[in-house]
Amino acid sequence: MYKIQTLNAISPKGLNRLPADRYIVSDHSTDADAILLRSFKLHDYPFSNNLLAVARAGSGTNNVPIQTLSESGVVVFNAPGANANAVKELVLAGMLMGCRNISPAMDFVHSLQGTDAEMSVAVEAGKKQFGGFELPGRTLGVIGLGAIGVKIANAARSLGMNVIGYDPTITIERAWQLDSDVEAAPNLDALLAESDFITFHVPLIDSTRNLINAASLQKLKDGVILLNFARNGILDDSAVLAGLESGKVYAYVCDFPSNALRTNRRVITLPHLGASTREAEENCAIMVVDQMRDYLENGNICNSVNLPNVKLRRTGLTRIAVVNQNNPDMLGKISHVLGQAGVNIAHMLNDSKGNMAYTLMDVDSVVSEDTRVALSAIPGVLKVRLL
Ligand SMILES: NC(=O)c1ccc[n+]([C@@H]2O[C@H](COP(=O)([O-])OP(=O)(O)OC[C@H]3O[C@@H](n4cnc5c(N)ncnc54)[C@H](O)[C@@H]3O)[C@@H](O)[C@H]2O)c1
Ligand SMILES: O=C(O)[C@H](O)COP(=O)(O)O
Repeated sequence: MYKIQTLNAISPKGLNRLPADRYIVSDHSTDADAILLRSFKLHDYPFSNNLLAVARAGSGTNNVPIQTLSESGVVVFNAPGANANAVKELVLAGMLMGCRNISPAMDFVHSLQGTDAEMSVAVEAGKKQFGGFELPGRTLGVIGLGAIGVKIANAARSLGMNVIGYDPTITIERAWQLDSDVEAAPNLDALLAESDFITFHVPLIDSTRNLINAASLQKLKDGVILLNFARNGILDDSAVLAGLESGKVYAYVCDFPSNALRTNRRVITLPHLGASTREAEENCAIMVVDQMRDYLENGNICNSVNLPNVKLRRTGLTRIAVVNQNNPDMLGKISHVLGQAGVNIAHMLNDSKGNMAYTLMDVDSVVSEDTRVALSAIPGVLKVRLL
């Protein structure tokens, strides 16, 4: 039986894909083979030695200690694109809420008192405070053209906006999906200087921390609307608040509240709702559960953030799965141990990602526990499984 620990609520649409005769799913297992989670902060978590996989039912993995897990040969999965439409829809709503002043206008209506007739007079007198502007002809800057950024860029084009994007590491797949009228910004500063709205869709990593700070704020157009549905920390909140104060920033729409943000009337802040739709929760759960299960049962890897994609059709009597450091002669050492044990490799795939590598072999014979232990003892080998 495989033991799966859930650290957040995972959609039953995903969990139901784990057959009860092979999987025990619990939220308090101490020796889990795999962990399923959403935004649970895993950095100080006491991992068991049994742990083989961590599956993040979502996109961002900044809550997962990838380096530490890699050092123990644990594969980390995520669900690329599975919640992208949900985020796209909320960003579009955020743009409209920002440019039509919907949040302060609703507050104004909530504050009204008196009869309907009196209210009608107050509405007509008060509405001029909330006059806004329209989207067509305005320029949207999209920083990060991944699963979410591309969907937003294309949707904004269909709403009549000019769109410029910035992503120095855009993949070929995403570039193909992008509306051909989306302009590529030559650099970040050019995007900052030309955009009426700027939306951020990058992971939180060292190079994306404080992309908007006191200095870069000065490069923005006056009256810009900023949208952060990526992560807290990508914009420096104190710089944004100063920009709101000076009028440089017209509105800030953000999925990551703080005390300073939630009390500012020009900030619309939501409780990290980007991926919280039934559809996104189901898509993410199904994607990561299927990936995790194929890894546990067959050793195949798809959509891992720390190991390469490796998928081998099963043949042979035994499958050997080896997670190892990406060092010279690892394959030579692995084949040597198998040769000494009289094991013939029928099919093999090997690939690497950064300093991690993975080798999947189908062999013609039963492999002994002694041979598995001998493989595990090779310096640089992190995990060996017989499947
Ligand atoms: N609010 C939410 O609920 C919610 C939901 C999903 C994702 N997110 C966040 O949004 C982020 C993006 O999600 P995604 O699914 O589009 O991820 P993704 O991996 O598909 O896309 C990220 C893109 O950012 C680009 N990038 C990286 N560094 C960059 C930089 N310095 N400048 C410009 N581009 C850069 C990458 O090349 C990639 O194309 C996630 O990492 C997560 O933090 C939030
Ligand atoms: O990175 C993500 O996928 C989002 O931030 C969603 O997080 P959640 O699964 O906790 O809603």
